[in-house]
Amino acid sequence: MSDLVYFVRKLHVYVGAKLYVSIISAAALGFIEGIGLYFLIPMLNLLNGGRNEGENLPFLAPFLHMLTQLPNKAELPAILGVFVVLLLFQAVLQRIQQIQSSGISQTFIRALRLEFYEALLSAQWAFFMRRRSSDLQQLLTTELARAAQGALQVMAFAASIAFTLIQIALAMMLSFKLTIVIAACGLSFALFARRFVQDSKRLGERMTDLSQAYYASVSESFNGIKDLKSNRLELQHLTWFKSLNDRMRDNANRFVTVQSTSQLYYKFASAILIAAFVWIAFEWLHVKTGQLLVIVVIFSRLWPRFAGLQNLGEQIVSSLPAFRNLRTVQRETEAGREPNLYVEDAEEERMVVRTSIECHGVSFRHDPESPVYALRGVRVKFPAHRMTAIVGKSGAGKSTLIDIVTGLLRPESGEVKVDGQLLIEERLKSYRNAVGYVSQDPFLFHTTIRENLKVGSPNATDEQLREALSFAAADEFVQALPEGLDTVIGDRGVRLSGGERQRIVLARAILREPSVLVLDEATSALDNENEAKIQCTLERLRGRMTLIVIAHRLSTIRQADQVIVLDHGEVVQSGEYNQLSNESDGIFSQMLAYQKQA
Ligand SMILES: Nc1ncnc2c1ncn2[C@@H]1O[C@H](COP(=O)(O)OP(=O)(O)OP(=O)(O)O)[C@@H](O)[C@H]1O
Repeated sequence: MSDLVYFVRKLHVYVGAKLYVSIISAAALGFIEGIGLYFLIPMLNLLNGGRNEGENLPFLAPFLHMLTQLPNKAELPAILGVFVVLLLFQAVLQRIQQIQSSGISQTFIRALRLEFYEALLSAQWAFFMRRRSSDLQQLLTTELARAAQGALQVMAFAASIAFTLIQIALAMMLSFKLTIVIAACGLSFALFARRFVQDSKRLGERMTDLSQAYYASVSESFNGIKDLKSNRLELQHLTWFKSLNDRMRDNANRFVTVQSTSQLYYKFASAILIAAFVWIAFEWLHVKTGQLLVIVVIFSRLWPRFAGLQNLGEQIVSSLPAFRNLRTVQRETEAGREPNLYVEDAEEERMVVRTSIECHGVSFRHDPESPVYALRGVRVKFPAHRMTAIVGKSGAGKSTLIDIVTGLLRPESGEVKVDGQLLIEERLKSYRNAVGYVSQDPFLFHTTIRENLKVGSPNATDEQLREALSFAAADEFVQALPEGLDTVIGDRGVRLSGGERQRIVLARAILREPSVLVLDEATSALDNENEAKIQCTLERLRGRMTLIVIAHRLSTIRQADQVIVLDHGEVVQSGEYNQLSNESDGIFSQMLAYQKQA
């Protein structure tokens, strides 16, 4: 419930005064509708030949007095005229309110999207390592829309209560006792119907689980579509997808069934109660036809209000899981935030590493509950403007060490120093701006090569783009493309080979001129000729920036100034390439021997 209150507060913050104007206009609508109801009474009396009913009612008495001044023939047109004006006014107000509600809803959902997207982008890397990316996509689309809708429904609920209270007050002026009896019936019925609210909550929980599974299934199948197709797994996946969709359909149907059943009960009750009221009033109390009409009118106005409140209540509780999920993620992102995203002067905020980056006794576990350390007591020094290679078997901790050194992860114990100064929060932003990173599976946008290169350097000239491409040994193949720099490279760069993608991303990183450039298996997809070119590039870059390279292919790191060998999260060897290759009982020479055999 506190999560729901949080979102309703947000609604107040983001929408402000407009929200209250909307609630007040909803209440005003209820008032006008109620007044319109009053005018039915003199109209019906007049048609019946009488004219005294309703003289005690507020709003109506002065009007009835005016009517007595008119000639007989003008009475009905006057009543009808007022009735029509009221209905037209009500229709216009309704239209304004509809437009206003839509505006409120769009303002609110936009603000929530921005708030959550920014919170996610500001979250630390460790957060993303724990979370399924499809769950985050689902959160930003389905869950966020459900929560926004739910918060608006809470406001609609409040407006509807105000509306209903006004209708009750107006109905009481027509018949106090009758209105009390109807309101008591409505309350007892709401108590009976609370089990539908509980069912809605349960189905809402299930809706969240199924929708998460749906997003995961879609995202995993398209991310791995090549593997899926190559291994002929389409049918298996389709069968699972069908069963998931069956469950989603059944759940949605069940929700509609719950809602329509509760509404059906309200309608049954309405038919039975109205018949009972008329029977009792006519047979036992011998009330007049005009009053019977009042009973019918009051009942037909009030009862749907109760049914509407029930419906809104069911919808609100079904969106409670969405509120909870969003808040959980928000709390997690707040617990560990990256330094402020907004950089006023990017150049000023970028650190230059002048002497070294050092790790002192760094330990780290991906799961703090587990006894397994990804890094244990790591002590290494990365001299500035030199090339350091990190090698080790799969799972040795190379990527984790890179994540610590680039500031993406914080050590569990031990410390990282840059130019002799601790890498504390205040320095993290400018340090992170100084790091360029090229991964094994580089990320490219579905746009032109030019746009992809300019992502981190929007003001780069064509000359600079070409120079960076040349550095990354990518100039020849880009020139050979039909539209050169303006070639669109497809979703995640699928129209390029793995090696071409790696070189474009390397060029993009070089273009930013980072002070520290990390290549994480970034040349794994290159052939020997292009790998030799990249080695030349690294030679040239080495004097300009600090290079850290992870490579399984040891030939890539032959010219490294220093090689660090990791095993089970610990540094087991370090030194120059030739020195390590001569340590015959070391892991490094074992790795070299395996690669020579291969
Ligand atoms: N997100 C994670 N959650 C839990 N454990 C993880 C996570 N990422 C890595 N690990 C574990 O941490 C250890 C080190 O992993 P890391 O990815 O750093 O190794 P690596 O040397 O880079 O391996 P590779 O060469 O295969 O990429 C491994 O035992 C791995 O299983």
